[in-house]
Amino acid sequence: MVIHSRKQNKFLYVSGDGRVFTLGEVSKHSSNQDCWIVIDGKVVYDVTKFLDDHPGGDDVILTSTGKDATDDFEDVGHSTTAKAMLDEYYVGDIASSTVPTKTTFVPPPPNQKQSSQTQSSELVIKTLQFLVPLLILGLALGIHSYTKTP
Ligand code: HEM
Repeated sequence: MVIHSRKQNKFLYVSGDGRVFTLGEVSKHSSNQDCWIVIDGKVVYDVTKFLDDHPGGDDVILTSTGKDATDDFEDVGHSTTAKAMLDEYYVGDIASSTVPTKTTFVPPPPNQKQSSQTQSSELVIKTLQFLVPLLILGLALGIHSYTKTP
């Protein structure tokens, strides 16, 4: 087996016998007896033996199985020592086409067409805003002229 190292983003990992797995295959290894994780969307690590020694506990690793765990691994702010430890557990690469691409939330466009009910209630409000001051003015003038002494 020819072993060479290559830098891939922030991770230095050893390229082994070039085994390539699908995410479906990796997902079958999601228990504390057999635990594989995918980091960097490409590399598969068998961390079963490390579960009991993990300073963050085995649960956190187990919940990161069956998917690209890069964000989970990175978000913790693992030390370079922790990153270097990954090499020990390398088993192969993942067919990137089997890993879902990250989707970012895009808010829906504002509703251009308002319902006719909303439109008609807006029209009523606008009309009232115009009519009410006129009515008050008319009423005031009426009272004034009625109470005016000749
Ligand atoms: C994606 C899965 C993983 C998650 C969610 C995770 C989470 C965590 C958490 C929460 C801690 C902090 C524990 C504490 O301070 O109490 C920790 C520490 C640590 N983890 Fe992980 N971990 C993961 C995978 C790994 C892997 C695969 C390795 C190495 C093979 C590793 C190595 C370490 C080490 C060495 C520490 C001690 C602090 C450090 O040196 O960064 N972890 N991890």
